[in-house]
Amino acid sequence: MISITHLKKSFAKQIVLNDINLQIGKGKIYGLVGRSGAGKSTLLRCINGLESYDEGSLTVDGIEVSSLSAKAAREFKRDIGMIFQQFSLLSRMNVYENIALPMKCWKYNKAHIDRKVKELVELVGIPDKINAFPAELSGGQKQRVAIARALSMNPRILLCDEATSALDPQTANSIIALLDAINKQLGITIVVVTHQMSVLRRSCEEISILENGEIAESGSVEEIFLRQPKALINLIGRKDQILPHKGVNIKITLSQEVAQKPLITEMARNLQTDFLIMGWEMERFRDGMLGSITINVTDADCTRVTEFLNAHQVPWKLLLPLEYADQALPEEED
Ligand SMILES: Nc1ncnc2c1ncn2[C@@H]1O[C@H](COP(=O)(O)OP(=O)(O)OP(=O)(O)O)[C@@H](O)[C@H]1O
Repeated sequence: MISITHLKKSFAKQIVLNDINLQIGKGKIYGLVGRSGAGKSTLLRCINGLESYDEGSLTVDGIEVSSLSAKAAREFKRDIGMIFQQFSLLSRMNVYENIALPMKCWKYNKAHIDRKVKELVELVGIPDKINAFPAELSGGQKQRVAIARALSMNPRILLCDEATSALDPQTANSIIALLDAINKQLGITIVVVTHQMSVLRRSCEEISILENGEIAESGSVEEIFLRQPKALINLIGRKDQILPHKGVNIKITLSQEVAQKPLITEMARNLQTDFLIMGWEMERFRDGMLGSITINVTDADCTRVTEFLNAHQVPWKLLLPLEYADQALPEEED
């Protein structure tokens, strides 16, 4: 378990992490998102002891990272693997040698290294590339080598700093699937820094959104993507919707569970009402979908529709046409 309370970090006079509080449970996949310069990488480096912090507490399995002696800090870092956007492989070494490198540095014997490297190339799915050099590998294959190298010391935690950002979407998905499998098979806690929302939706259970060195939002991925707080909108932007001035526009939130049911057609049948579908925004989430649908109903039907949604415990809100969008309406709480 990683526990961070009131953490503060400055570079010269610039505060880059301010009063950070978060808990990352053992065996979880946790996402950190935010704009460039928000402090994500600095926070990752604090977790593995590469960066010091000025105030507050950061413990990993109950051990305060800043209190470690030089020797203990070295052993602590060995237990935390890290992968990066640019893979950081040594170009003059082949795949075998790159993966073996940390074990060589820690003076493991040859038989152990040989067994471990062969096991790891199987795990990451590149046994046929064991003698290849980085220049002979695709981006996805290079990241697989980097993952294998990060796992070579059997870490408890794997930190991923924009690990899929340099890859095309399909390759990125295969790397996310690999990280998922590693998390499940080996029980390793994974902390993912990314700006790719698809990575968060596919792999993370919980996320924090950082803004200017502070945590603007924390919570379950599903809850945050459905609620769409300001901090998320600041990151992904809000799509302008063209809505009619006549009738009432209702945005209906579809959680993963609700999205699997024929709720909208059931509503139309039960209420014997017609409506216009003005927008449909569904996103992939884990094995399913989530998102929202915006419908336009007549003024007369509005109460019946909202009562139906309330009875089914489905969140909704009224939307104004764009030119009135700044006027008061039941808006999000934040
Ligand atoms: N070693 C350093 N010395 C001085 N300032 C630093 C150092 N490392 C980071 N910073 C500053 O700290 C702030 C946060 O940087 P950080 O790399 O943690 O952000 P980030 O959210 O990971 O950004 P990106 O997504 O662009 O990687 C930035 O303003 C950066 O310039």
